[in-house]
Amino acid sequence: MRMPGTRFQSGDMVMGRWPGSSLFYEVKVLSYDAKIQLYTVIYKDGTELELREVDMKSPTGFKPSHRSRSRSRSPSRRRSRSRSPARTTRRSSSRTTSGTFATETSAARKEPKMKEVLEIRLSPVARPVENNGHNKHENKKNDTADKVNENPAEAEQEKKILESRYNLRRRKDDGDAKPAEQTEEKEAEQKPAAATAPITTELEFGGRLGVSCMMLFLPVAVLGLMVVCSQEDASLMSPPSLPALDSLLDPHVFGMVVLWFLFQALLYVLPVGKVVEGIPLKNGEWLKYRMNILHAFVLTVATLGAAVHQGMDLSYIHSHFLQLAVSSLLFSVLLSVYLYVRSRWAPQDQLAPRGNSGSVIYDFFMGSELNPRIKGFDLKYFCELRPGLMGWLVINAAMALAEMKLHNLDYPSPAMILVNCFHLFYVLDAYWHEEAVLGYMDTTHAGFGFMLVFGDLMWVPFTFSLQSYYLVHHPNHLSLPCIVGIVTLNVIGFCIFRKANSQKNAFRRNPSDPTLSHLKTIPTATGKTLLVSGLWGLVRHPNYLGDLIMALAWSLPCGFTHILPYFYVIYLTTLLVHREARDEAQCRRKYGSVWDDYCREVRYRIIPRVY
Ligand SMILES: NC(=O)C1=CN([C@@H]2O[C@H](COP(=O)(O)OP(=O)(O)OC[C@H]3O[C@@H](n4cnc5c(N)ncnc54)[C@H](OP(=O)(O)O)[C@@H]3O)[C@@H](O)[C@H]2O)C=CC1
Ligand SMILES: CC(C)=CCC[C@@H](C)[C@H]1CC=C2C3=C(CC[C@@]21C)[C@@]1(C)CC[C@H](O)C(C)(C)[C@@H]1CC3
Repeated sequence: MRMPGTRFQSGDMVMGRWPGSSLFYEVKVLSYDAKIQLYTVIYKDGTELELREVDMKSPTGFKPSHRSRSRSRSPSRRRSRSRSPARTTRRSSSRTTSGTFATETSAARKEPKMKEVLEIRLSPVARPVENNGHNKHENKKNDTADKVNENPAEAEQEKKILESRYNLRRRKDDGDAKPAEQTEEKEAEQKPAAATAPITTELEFGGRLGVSCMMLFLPVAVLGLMVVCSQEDASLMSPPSLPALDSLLDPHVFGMVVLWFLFQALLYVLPVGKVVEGIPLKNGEWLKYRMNILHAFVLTVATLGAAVHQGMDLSYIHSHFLQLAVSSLLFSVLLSVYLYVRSRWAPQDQLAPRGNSGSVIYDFFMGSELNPRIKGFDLKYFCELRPGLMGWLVINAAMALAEMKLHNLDYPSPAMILVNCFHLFYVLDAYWHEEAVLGYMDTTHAGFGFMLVFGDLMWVPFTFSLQSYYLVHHPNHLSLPCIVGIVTLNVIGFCIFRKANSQKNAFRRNPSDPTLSHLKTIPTATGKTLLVSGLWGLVRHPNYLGDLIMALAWSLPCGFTHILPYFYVIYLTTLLVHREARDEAQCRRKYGSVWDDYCREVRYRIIPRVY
């Protein structure tokens, strides 16, 4: 449509100043209001604003570079960026779409000394940065986000969705070199005061006393469960016969634990697999992660297979199970001490919001540093999926061998095969969706301290394998209908778990994903949208429901004689109920009253019609 008497016409692509800064972005003109003499424009990320003519320039004179983004800019310089359309939705008339008022920055009042050329950089949750042929999906996402919506009403809706997913990044025209006109004065003006991490005031897990008790109780509990599990009467009520304390710490076994960790670390740094970026950190940084866990898995299986072929006896793991657990505990403590000490020197903006209380014991437990790295080696990400989860599978395999040896079997029992297969399938699924872990709560929010280190390196391998350990000493006959029933239960649980996680991950990556267009959503003031139909309309955490159903299916092959094999179900229920409450509080803070509307719409938390 022509707009008489105006310099720019509806549909024109021009450069528009981002309010409060000297930054110009490519915008599309939507309309002009002659009364208030403002243009309505839309930025590429979907943000709609009103601009004065003086804040708009014709694109000639702006020369965008098409070189790919370099990541080596220092964080402080990255932080010095002005607010971007992706971060907030503001109008030049100081009106925000949510009706609040935006304050003008000092930069807004100064005349720009230079024109900065920017590109809108679309940054979904985890983005491959190496093009190795796996990026089709990625390209599709960018297409969607790049488009400027023709329909303002739709654009308004889409803007809300997109602004949470995509980030506006300044493109450097000359690598790391400062733009010629950029003066020291300007740099100083843009640099915010040094970021200080908020102090953690709300202490979880009963505060200092609670975490102290947990640190003492949890390792003892793991060892206690293992001891009971190996006894003929695996009842929690009967007093366990305790092993001699000095037999528990064996330097040879400790060496094996260290070797296992180093072997996995070596596989992690192998330059195979694509590199992706995680979700943006508070300081604007994007950490890179190498995705090569399936390669590591195959190489581990091949190495162990070769070692067994050469005469290595895997049932050593069964006969030294307690010593292995104690060595893993010692290793976890040493690693946690290292992590705590290094966190004292970590930059403030890299501290975890939940692990910065100032209390040594509390911060040691929760973890102070969010993403501790040694050069590019991400300790938290490495530990979450590799030594512990892979160790769990190796322990299971060792238990199957031990069972065959102990009971003179040619094959493991059906119950042992089921447990091994279920666990293997669960871990392989996690590995297949390796990238998704970058978006999970622990990766994005939790510091890396004793809780996660111990959880990853001792709790996971030694409690998750209790079912196979139990079966070595307590064979359980399974009839064919029982096997079919248990497998069916596991498949149902897995389908719910996988579908729910995949749906949420796909939706968070690209809210306009056509495969999810049939799902109902509720928009929130933050720009994010919540799914309210399909599995996510059934309960608020369908992924937890699926996980719990699977947990039950893993315990059933062990029969009903003792409660011990059900320990995993009990642990997971406790953990997920606590996690659900924590997530609920976080979402209520984040989404405000919309979260209450959402809870009215989706009434049950984890179990439909029950809880
Ligand atoms: N085996 C084990 O020991 C354990 C397994 N797990 C499993 O790990 C997986 C990840 O769990 P976890 O990280 O706790 O949590 P979720 O993957 O469930 O993530 C919760 C987040 O999802 C987003 N969300 C919530 N509701 C909706 C909705 N309706 N629509 C869209 N997004 C929504 C919110 O984040 P936002 O809105 O900010 O995107 C919320 O904070 C689960 O499958 C769990 O079962 C977890 C712990 C232990
Ligand atoms: C008692 C105690 C110290 C608990 C620590 C909690 C950790 C054991 C768990 C916290 C979140 C976890 C996840 C997995 C394993 C257990 C821990 C580390 C997970 C890697 C298992 C495989 C799944 O597919 C998963 C990737 C979804 C999952 C992520 C969360």
